[in-house]
Amino acid sequence: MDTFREYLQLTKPRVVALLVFCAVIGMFLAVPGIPPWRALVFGTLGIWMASGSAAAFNHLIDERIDKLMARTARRPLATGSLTPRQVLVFAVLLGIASMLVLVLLVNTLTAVLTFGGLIGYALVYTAYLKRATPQNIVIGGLAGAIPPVLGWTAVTGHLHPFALQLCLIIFVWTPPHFWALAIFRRDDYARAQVPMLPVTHGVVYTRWHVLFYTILLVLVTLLPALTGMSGLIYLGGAVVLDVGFLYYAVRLLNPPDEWFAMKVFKYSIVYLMALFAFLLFDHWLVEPMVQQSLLLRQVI
Ligand code: HEM
Ligand SMILES: CC(C)=CCC/C(C)=C/CC/C(C)=C/COP(=O)(O)OP(=O)(O)O
Repeated sequence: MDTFREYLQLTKPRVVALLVFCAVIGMFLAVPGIPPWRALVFGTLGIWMASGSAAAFNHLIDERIDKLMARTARRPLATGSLTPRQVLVFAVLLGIASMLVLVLLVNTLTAVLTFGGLIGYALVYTAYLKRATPQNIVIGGLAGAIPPVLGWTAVTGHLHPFALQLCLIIFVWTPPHFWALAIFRRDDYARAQVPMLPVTHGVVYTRWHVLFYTILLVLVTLLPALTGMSGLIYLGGAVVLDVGFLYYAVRLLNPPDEWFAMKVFKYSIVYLMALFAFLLFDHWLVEPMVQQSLLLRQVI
């Protein structure tokens, strides 16, 4: 049982749960009503496994760093409860299984894009960017932002600008999400010599960056309403969540205590979950009304 829990931990289950949630919302937004069960079930499974595999590769590549940081020192590889060989085998098998599911039971486009996400996170971000530049999480954030696109293509088989809007939202959300945590954990990153922004450019500079990206995020979250993808229910929800994020980002410039950065980080997670839930409510509640009014207009 303990071994199961350790393998599960390799997949970063909570992070991946939110990634998969965003992918599933992408599936629902791609079509009216409920998406076809095959894409829904196997698309979700494939994306889940690929993200879990990417996370396991991250554990493998970051073994040295994880041992040095208080937040990650209890990970299975850092404590020695799993060996690098076990982690490698698990990551490779999970990755292969995910590709088989996506290629055979979903579609090739989704498989190719998901593979891009896996390589983007496991190799480009973890093995290279994370150690190379304080802009690591901005560029690497693209891998984490891709799930709604994967959900969309799993259902429709092609890319759509609406799906790219959702990707853009997560992409711009990632810097305030991560830098808030990195401010709190800067000593960890300094000890492990990882060039995160608060280590290389200081906390004050990072706080301003959090505010800058939060303002950008507010603008980007208006896009679904402006382009007609979503309606007023989404817009209302997004504005409330945006005001909350702006409050946190402004307050972070002059925080009441050092824990405040963690509050911003936690808010970022609730924010993304709720924003995507609003996209779905809006789609379900508003779309049938639009269909009805179109029907009515045809009748009249
Ligand atoms: C390059 C992009 C990203 C970076 C660098 C990043 C970084 C982090 C870090 C360092 C943590 C703390 C993990 C821990 O203490 O175990 C975390 C937590 C979390 N992240 Fe991210 N993240 C990124 C993208 C994302 C994305 C795209 C999502 C979801 C769509 C996400 C969702 C979460 C969640 C839900 C948690 C909380 C996990 C928990 O409570 O155990 N992150 N993130
Ligand atoms: C196929 C696909 C969509 C892949 C997505 C991959 C994925 C799991 C993205 C999550 C991003 C994340 C948790 C970054 C933190 O890594 P870190 O190394 O900076 O954090 P750590 O110190 O907690 O390990």
